[in-house]
This record gives sequence, structure tokens and C-alpha cells, in this order.
Amino acid sequence: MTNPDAAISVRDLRKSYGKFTALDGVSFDIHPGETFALLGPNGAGKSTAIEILEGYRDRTSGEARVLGVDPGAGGLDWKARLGIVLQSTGESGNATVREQLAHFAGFYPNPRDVDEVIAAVGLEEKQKTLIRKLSGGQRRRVDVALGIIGNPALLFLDEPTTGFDPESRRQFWQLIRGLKTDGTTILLTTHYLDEAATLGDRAGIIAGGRLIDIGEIDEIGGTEARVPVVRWVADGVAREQRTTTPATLVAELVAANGGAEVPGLEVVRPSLEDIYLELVARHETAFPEHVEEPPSGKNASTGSATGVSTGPTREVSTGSATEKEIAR
Ligand SMILES: Nc1ncnc2c1ncn2[C@@H]1O[C@H](COP(=O)(O)OP(=O)(O)OP(=O)(O)O)[C@@H](O)[C@H]1O
Repeated sequence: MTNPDAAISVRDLRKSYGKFTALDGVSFDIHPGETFALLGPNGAGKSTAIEILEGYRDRTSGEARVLGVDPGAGGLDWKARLGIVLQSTGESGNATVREQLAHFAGFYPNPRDVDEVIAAVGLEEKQKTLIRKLSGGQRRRVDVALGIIGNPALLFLDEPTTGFDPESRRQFWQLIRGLKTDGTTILLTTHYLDEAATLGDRAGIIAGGRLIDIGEIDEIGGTEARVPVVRWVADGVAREQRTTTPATLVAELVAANGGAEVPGLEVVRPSLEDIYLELVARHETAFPEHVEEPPSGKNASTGSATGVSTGPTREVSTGSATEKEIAR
């Protein structure tokens, strides 16, 4: 049964496109006021789930409630309480930034102030510019502005900062923090794991249409996944060891080195990205059939199967017993 107190509640959500199962029984709740990051590789089923929750796509089976309403049957009042930033930039037309926002503000019963929104997305200097003359990143800011102009209770952000330069991303994060402070519930999908870690209260990871983990950002992957890694160089060979007592190991290494500095020494705590990559890789090993793309589909998978780029895979062991030499 769905949770009546949740902003979003789904139970055993399934979606098939012909014989291909894009969502294979997903259940989760998103609490009012929280920022929830839905993560997963290309083709995992995130957009499918989000579009079902936005009321744009039918589900094959399962239960869903969004702000207490079945998204398959949500009326205009319900839609007016949602803010939606789709994955792709919409048609820009021949309107200026300000005209477009003022136009959309007119559709909502309780819109935000147009000037405030323009300032919030950092487009003051471009407010009189035709949207088609903006850069890709600036247009994406217009998408975000259009998503929040209606003062939504629930904001869907599907890869909102793709194409943003680093400074714009940080400005955008500030904007999202402000919305969060105002009590807006946010469902965010992103391939930037640092973005998820910075903005999210909780995260869910989808792979192959299944939810493989869910929890507070710093609990994803469990305690084991967060065991620090100590790296150093001995006899010209890079070594690393996972240990719950890194200080002890560092002291041992220093002692073994006659009290001198240990070359290449670093203690690294796995980031959300490290943990995510490990979880997804583990899932893909366990369910290789989920990795394969369907014969036809809207999203051809590009790049790495895990959806984010990373350096060479490192093999490490947990505890103090084993250490592994790695090629650098
Ligand atoms: N209309 C459709 N018809 C057939 N297959 C589809 C359709 N829409 C999506 N799919 C397939 O369903 C799977 C899930 O797609 P979805 O867009 O939900 O993934 P995603 O997690 O959002 O991926 P990305 O990170 O690349 O945006 C993919 O394999 C995709 O090809």
C-alpha cells in the first residue's frame, strides 16, 4: 500500500515497452520537503519512473501516489502543484526570457515573482534576449526557471545541470538549497554524483529497472562500502589497503619506513561516486541480462555502462589482512 503521508509513494511499479521491462517492481517513498536523488546508469529506468510520476506516461502495473493523487488521473489543480524540468530543452520560440516566464507565470494560481526567478537562475542580463539566442547552458537555466515559476510543492529535475559550467552548477545548487529551505520537495536525477551528494537528503539507485539501494546519502552502500582506503608507494610499487583503522596502518607504515615520510601516502574515503560504481557493477555482474540494451528504444546507451566516467578499476580488499598491488 502506498504511504499517504509521503509526497511520492510508489509500490511495485512496473513498466514494459512491448517485451522489454523498463521498470521491474520499484517501491519507494519520498517524504515532504526532502530532496531525493534518483541515480542510475543510462537506460536504468529513471526517466520512465519520473514520467509516470509526472503523469506523462502510463504504468503497466503497481501503485503510485504523487501529492496524494494517482498521477494517471491527476487534474489541472494537481498539475499546477508540480514543477517539471524535463531532460531535454524545450522549444525556445521567439520569446525573450522575461516574456516566456511572464507567459508561463499566468498559467499558475500562485506563481513566483518573475524578477525573483530570473535573478535566482542568474539570467538578469539576458532577460531581454530571445531564448533562441542563448547558449545551451543559459537555455537550461530557462528550463529550470520555467520549472519553478509556478511555485511548485514538488519539483522534478531531470538532469538539470547538464551543460552547465562549474560556476553555474554551483549557482544552481544555491538555488535548489533555497527552494529546499522554502519546503519544496525535490526529485532529482543526475549523473553527477557530487551533485547528488551535495543536494540530496536521500538517494535511490536504479539499475536494470530495479531499485538496488535506497537510503540517506551517507548510508548508501552500507558501512562496508565506506571503509577508507590507504594508498602508498613501497619499492616503487603503488599499494592500497582498505582498513577501518587507517591511523594505525599509517603509523605502522611510518614506523616501517624508519619514521620518515611514506611516499605517495594518502587516506581516501570512498565518495558516493565510488560506492555507486561498485553497487552498479555488482548488479551488472549478478544480472548481466539487465546490461543489454533493448533492440529499439529512445535512449541508446553511450559511454560507460555505469553512466559516469571514472578512472581505471581498482581492486581492493577489506580489513587489514590483505593488500593488493596495483598498476598505476
Ligand atoms: N518509448 C519507449 N519505447 C521503448 N523503449 C523505451 C521507451 N522509453 C524508454 N525505453 C527504454 O526503457 C529503458 C529505460 O529508459 P529511461 O529513459 O527510463 O532510462 P534512464 O534511466 O532515464 O536513462 P538516461 O540516464 O539515459 O536518461 C531504456 O532501455 C530505454 O531504451
